[in-house]
Amino acid sequence: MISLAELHEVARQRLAPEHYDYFAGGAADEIALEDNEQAFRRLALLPRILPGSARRDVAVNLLGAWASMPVFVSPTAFHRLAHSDGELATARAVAAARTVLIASMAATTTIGDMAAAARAVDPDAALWFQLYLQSDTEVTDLLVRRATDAGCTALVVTVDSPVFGHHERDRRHGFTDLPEGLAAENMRDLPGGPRNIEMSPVLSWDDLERLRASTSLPLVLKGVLHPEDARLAVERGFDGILVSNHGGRQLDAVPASIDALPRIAEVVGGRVPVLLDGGVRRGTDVVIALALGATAVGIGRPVLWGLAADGESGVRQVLELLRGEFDHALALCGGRGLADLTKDLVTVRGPEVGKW
Ligand SMILES: Cc1cc2nc3c(=O)[nH]c(=O)nc-3n(C[C@H](O)[C@H](O)[C@H](O)COP(=O)(O)O)c2cc1C
Ligand SMILES: CC(C)CC(=O)C(=O)O
Repeated sequence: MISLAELHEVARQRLAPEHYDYFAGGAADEIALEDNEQAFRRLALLPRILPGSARRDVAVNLLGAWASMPVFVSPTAFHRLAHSDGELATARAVAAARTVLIASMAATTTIGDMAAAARAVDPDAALWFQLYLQSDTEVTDLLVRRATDAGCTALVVTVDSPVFGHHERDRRHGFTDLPEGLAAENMRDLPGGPRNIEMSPVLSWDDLERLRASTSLPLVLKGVLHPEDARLAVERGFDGILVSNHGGRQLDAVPASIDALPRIAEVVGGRVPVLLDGGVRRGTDVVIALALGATAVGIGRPVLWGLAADGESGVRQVLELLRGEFDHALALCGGRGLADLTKDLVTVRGPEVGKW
């Protein structure tokens, strides 16, 4: 495979149409979904020349975890729909690539089993846990305890989902339930029996404060698009922001993640890491996002495509393709390290380029 797009095509052929569409789809007219990728194509890079060094250092510290490159894996649900090895394959591949895996609360494998699979590859594998706050605080607390016991070193609280997004592809297929034998394994053995994942508009900053007080793990807020929310998050002492529109799966009228990034990076002003996901498909996308102020970027669907195409090996290919492309793009930009990626390198494509 020579590009992520090729792995996507193989995955499309392998997957049952209803499962492919669950993974690929977005909300409503899928405007945000498409814009996530298109927005990168509207931007251009103005490379610097004569770097004077053949060494390029691309490792980055993410809340105490060393990642070998500024690309991590964003949380996506139900990996066993993509491949029978599911999240175990993903965990091994991400550990082998020495980067951070954000495990989805809606995984079809428990967080404990994912952690064991990752640690068997690399005892220092970095695993974070994504959480939808549940209105029953006992449930949330138990999930946090399981993630902590599994050795997760940060919690990523998804805050862009007060209600479920409307996915018309799923409705068309009548795809509402996981096939027999697959389940959201983290939701078993909870008070009141197995639970569905709840999304709740009742949640407020107070609930986040409560979580803050109940754990010593760093907390990242995922799904921030409004600069004012980023400011509030930093002022209230949260440890990181993940700029995301949920891969275009929640509110369809939102901007592309990369277009929302600059204002948020400005408000945050380097006080906490600003992460981004949505539409990252090429090494040049990673360069653009870092230049516009991201500390690192996440990939969602490409991991699912790698998994569906070739299990653990497919996920490794995705990560190694992006690593290679990023390093190459950094070299072509005259960069020696991540600090060289500054916002003067980015401009808009087209006649406006001269006006910046
Ligand atoms: C099939 C699928 C399932 C997802 N499940 C979750 C989830 O369980 N929790 C969450 O916070 N985000 C979830 N997301 C959103 C991703 O974390 C991420 O924001 C998005 O996929 C990034 O965009 P990309 O797919 O263009 O890389 C999911 C996305 C997809 C495509
Ligand atoms: C189980 C779902 C809530 C996972 C999700 O966030 C998504 O499909 O976008």
